Amino acid sequence: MGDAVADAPKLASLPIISIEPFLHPEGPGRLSAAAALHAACSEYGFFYLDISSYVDPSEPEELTKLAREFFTLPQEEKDKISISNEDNARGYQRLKENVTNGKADNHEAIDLYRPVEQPDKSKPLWGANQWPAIPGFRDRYEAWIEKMKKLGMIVMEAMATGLGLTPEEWHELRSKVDDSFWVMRIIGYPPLPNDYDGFSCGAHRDYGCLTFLYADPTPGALQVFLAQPGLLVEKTGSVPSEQEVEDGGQWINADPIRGCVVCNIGEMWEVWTNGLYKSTLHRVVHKGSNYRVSIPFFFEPNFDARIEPLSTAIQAQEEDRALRSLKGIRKTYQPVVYGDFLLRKVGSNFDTGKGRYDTD
Ligand SMILES: O=C(O)CCC(=O)C(=O)O
Ligand SMILES: [Fe+2]
Repeated sequence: MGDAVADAPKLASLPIISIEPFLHPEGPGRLSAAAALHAACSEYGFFYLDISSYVDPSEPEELTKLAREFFTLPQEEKDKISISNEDNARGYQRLKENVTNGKADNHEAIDLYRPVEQPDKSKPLWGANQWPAIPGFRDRYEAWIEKMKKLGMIVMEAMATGLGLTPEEWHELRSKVDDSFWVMRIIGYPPLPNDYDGFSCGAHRDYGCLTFLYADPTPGALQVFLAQPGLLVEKTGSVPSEQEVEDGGQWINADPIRGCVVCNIGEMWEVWTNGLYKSTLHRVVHKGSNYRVSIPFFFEPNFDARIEPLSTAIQAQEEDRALRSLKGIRKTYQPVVYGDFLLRKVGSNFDTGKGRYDTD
């Protein structure tokens, strides 16, 4: 298997996987779709998920209309739900308030997190969500959140099948995500000025479990970094290592496809699979002339879930040393408690105004 993967040329575009076979118990085509999912997760860490049989494509289009309504309000109106009213994480952040790799991102956003029972805005991430006062906004977005949470569970189960987990292992994995500490961002991107020293959103890896990104049809904005297969990939930095670039890694566009969300793997899946599934670098460079809107939903583990490599993944790697070296896996990943990991990631936000994706 190792050689076949090494020899396979990288596609210049991401694979497309339909959610359809996973919507009905024992639906036909389930096993082959799960195998395709497994290949996409281990080869790219990114794929298009066709959800047209799950949700009407007009539904997220409505969401971007509402988002545009909000982003075109005067600055003082938007500031009424500023993150500074709350825990510095939940609410609206102005253009350039988010910083990645030390550079201000050319976007503004509303960030929402799973509500907590006793909000306390003095505790990081523990405040209350803030919603725009636009009629229908909250209802429509809450309906989307419910659908994305269910979708998260469906994709998790499909991935468990693709990985060949036992029913007991799936049961255990399920208990780590059944009360997801989800995050949703509603992001507005004005065009990037030509001389701007930064990005619309700088290069980063998503840190949780699964991201479902709905974006308006703007082409050429989201870019995904594909390293050459077989390369020992450095996982620490948020920009491609010199080695990755020298060895022929490339940024490819992940342009939106109607009826699909772009789905990618977060770092927690990398831990579960001990590096077999990759949390792939991506960035946004929006140079077009329009105002772009995207709505990533981050399906994350439960706040207190302990995440550690799954024994099926470790066993497969022990049996297949070639696979291990092909994937550049040189270590056994350490267990992490998701909430601790998340607080470390966003912690710098509170002290220094750094963004979600700063790694230092
Ligand atoms: O807007 C996009 O296309 C991607 C945004 C993103 O990568 C993120 O918020 O993590
Ligand atoms: Fe991202």
